[in-house]
Amino acid sequence: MSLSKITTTVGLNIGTVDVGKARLMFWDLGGQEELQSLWDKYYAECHGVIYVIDSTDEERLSESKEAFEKVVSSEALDGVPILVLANKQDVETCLSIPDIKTAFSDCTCKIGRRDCLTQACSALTGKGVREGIEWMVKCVVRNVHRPPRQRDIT
Ligand SMILES: Nc1nc2c(ncn2[C@@H]2O[C@H](COP(=O)(O)OP(=O)(O)OP(=O)(O)O)[C@@H](O)[C@H]2O)c(=O)[nH]1
Ligand SMILES: [Mg+2]
Repeated sequence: MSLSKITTTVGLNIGTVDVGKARLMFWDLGGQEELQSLWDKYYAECHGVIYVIDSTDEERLSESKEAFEKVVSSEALDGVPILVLANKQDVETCLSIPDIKTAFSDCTCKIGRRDCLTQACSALTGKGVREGIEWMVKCVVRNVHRPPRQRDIT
């Protein structure tokens, strides 16, 4: 799909992807500030969270950290693995993983016992995306706190 055809997410985009033996159903939620209050409607039903950061947007990094803090503080997500994708790493001037981890350091203690990985990626080139998703599949499949539906594992 051409990048220019992707518009900001307002409703909910749903996509299904098979990774090995697992069938993943993605619920793509909008990140705009006024849409963030809708995220928690999906927490009880999800088996993993993928939180995407725009690594080129230093201005919104603190807003992103505040939003992430709410995500990791939510009881409805207790024990649910979280993949943090530091996207747009193809842009030369982007924030690095250490930069992002420093900005998000307040949240570390709220991550608790759940699995959490910060992965550098580029949706444009695809670099890092597969590694992140494969990590998520492993975490979801072995998660005793919220086991996946067996019909999604073949
Ligand atoms: N250079 C670069 N641009 C990207 C990358 N990923 C997305 N973009 C661009 O960033 C802009 C926003 O992308 P979206 O996919 O709409 O971002 P989003 O996080 O879904 O935004 P919301 O739906 O509003 O939450 C678009 O112009 C994309 O082309 C990337 O990895 N590298
Ligand atoms: Mg979107």
